[in-house]
Amino acid sequence: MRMKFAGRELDLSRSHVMGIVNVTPDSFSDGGQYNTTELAVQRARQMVADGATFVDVGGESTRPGAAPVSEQEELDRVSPVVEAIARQLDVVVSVDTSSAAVMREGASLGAGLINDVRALQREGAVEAAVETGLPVCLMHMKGAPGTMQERPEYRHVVRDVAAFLMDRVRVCESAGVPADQILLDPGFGFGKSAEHNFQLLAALEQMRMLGYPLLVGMSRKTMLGQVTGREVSERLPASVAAATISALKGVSVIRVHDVRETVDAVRVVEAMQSAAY
Ligand SMILES: Cn1c(SCC(=O)Nc2ccccc2)nc2c(=O)[nH]c(N)nc21
Repeated sequence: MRMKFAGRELDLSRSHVMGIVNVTPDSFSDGGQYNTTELAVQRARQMVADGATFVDVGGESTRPGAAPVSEQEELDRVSPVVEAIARQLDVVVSVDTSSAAVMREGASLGAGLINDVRALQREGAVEAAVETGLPVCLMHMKGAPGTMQERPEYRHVVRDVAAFLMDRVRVCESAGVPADQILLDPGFGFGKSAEHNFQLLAALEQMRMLGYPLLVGMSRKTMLGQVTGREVSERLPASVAAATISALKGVSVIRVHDVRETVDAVRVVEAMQSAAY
């Protein structure tokens, strides 16, 4: 199945890699805005060279305990970076935001995808997404970043996450988001225990059967640390394993820090899938 992202049409029946470009203050040495933008563009350039189809630009850290960021601060961080990457690189720029204003600004600066970890639940977000005409990724989060990891509980996590996502789909489609411009994401690590995360990973084909392409993000996350005992900087092998499983299960977009290694893993999966006789 194919989807158009700001003019770029992609075949979502294969797995694409999305590189992460954080523009939160703690993600760059304390340079000025120019350095930050320049560094972000260089990082994106390297990711494209390594095979990324998307780069995800986000100005709000969702780490537990992270300080909330004002809309203006988010705009100041994200806008110059989205503009510079969209202008200089042949890549789909995804804007990682829950803010209606940032969605609009990002779209006007060349973004090709809205990636909202709050599934357009903020005031005006659905309307803004409809007006941009861009594809939208709807992600599940239980609670809020500050408290979501304190004893998360579900009756049946796969069923509960699927029900939430399909409710958001209903709201978005009735507001005018075209059904063929929606991606769904179970939100690994957003209000889930390790057990919940791995139940969701095991059930990705079921999620796919909801009828929408999937986007997933497990790269270097705590769920991988919990099963390997590795620190964030030592989670590349586990991240590649998670990406490989995702590709095998038919995920369309895989959001990672380590593009080069993930692209290689996806190529191995695709070689096997196309060699079938
Ligand atoms: C913006 N965003 C994020 S940020 C959280 C993160 O990377 N934490 C993290 C990263 C590294 C180590 C520990 C935690 N995760 C997703 C996701 O899973 N799906 C979609 N669609 N968007 C996402």
